[in-house]
Amino acid sequence: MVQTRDNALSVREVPGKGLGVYATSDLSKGTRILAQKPTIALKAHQPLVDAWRIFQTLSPTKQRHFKTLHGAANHRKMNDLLRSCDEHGIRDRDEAAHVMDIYNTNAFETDRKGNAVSAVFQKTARINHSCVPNAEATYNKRLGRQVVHVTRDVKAGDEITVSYTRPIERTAVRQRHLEDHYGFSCDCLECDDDEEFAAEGAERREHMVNLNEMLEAYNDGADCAVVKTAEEAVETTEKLIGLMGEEGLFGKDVGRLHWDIGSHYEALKRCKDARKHYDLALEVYALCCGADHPLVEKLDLKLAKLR
Ligand SMILES: C[S@@+](CC[C@H](N)C(=O)[O-])C[C@H]1O[C@@H](n2cnc3c(N)ncnc32)[C@H](O)[C@@H]1O
Repeated sequence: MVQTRDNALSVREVPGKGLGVYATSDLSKGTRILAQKPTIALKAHQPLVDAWRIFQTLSPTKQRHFKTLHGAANHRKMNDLLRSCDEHGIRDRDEAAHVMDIYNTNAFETDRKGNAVSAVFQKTARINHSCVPNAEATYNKRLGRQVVHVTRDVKAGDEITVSYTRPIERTAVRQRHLEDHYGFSCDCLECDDDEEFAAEGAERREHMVNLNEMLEAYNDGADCAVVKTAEEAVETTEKLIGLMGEEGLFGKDVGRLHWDIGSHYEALKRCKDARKHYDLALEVYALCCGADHPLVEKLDLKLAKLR
């Protein structure tokens, strides 16, 4: 039995967003609010029509619940889904296309390398998007469940939100993805043109993307004019973490960045500094993914070797 505070959540209407999930009690940063097995999961090689095939094997109650979820396809996308049903010889094409649309709208990435690569989790599917979310969903392979943790303190009555896009992403790219894939234009504080915060945020995210690209190039061993040494990589990564903090972003990405700094210090044989950042990475992962996440164990082993 995986412990969660899902009793501290309620689902209700959010103006302009359909249904959403609210906290009914105060929740402190790091609280696990959901831990769910997938309703439908697809492997990398499986076509979307398999979501319909799997759907048909679900119990009538699960099918009914699944069909209450939101489908975001516009007319053109719905026609594409119907055409795909015809190509696969599916008779109940309207229902199948509806189920496939729901899958597309609500699926989360699970395990990049493992069995399933995406899946729909019935309760997370009600959580709306924010570009500055207060929760993060992660797949825990060992538990075979997706866990959701709050990534900052949440007050009773606050809406729980996750990010449907990569947080380190340009504002225009995030907005296009949300429009194209989920059919809505985001009007969170970060995207609202009338907000001064939004303009500052767009500039900061641009800066974050640039730093992240440089670091990716350095980590991949590619040529980068700015980040050429481990010291410069540390400095750039710390800058990126700082910008994330200014943006109110906290999550696995911050853990990954501390992990990277730890590796750079290890390369520089600065073990004490490496330990400090592996410790910070461990703390972030434990808060955002849970102490039972395999990455926490991996970091524990790394730290034990450095001691
Ligand atoms: C995964 S569902 C989330 C739950 C959904 N609101 C419902 O009623 O079931 C995704 C859909 O929720 C809506 N949505 C999510 N976040 C939103 C936001 N920030 N602003 C407006 N609509 C949003 C969009 O219609 C989107 O296609």
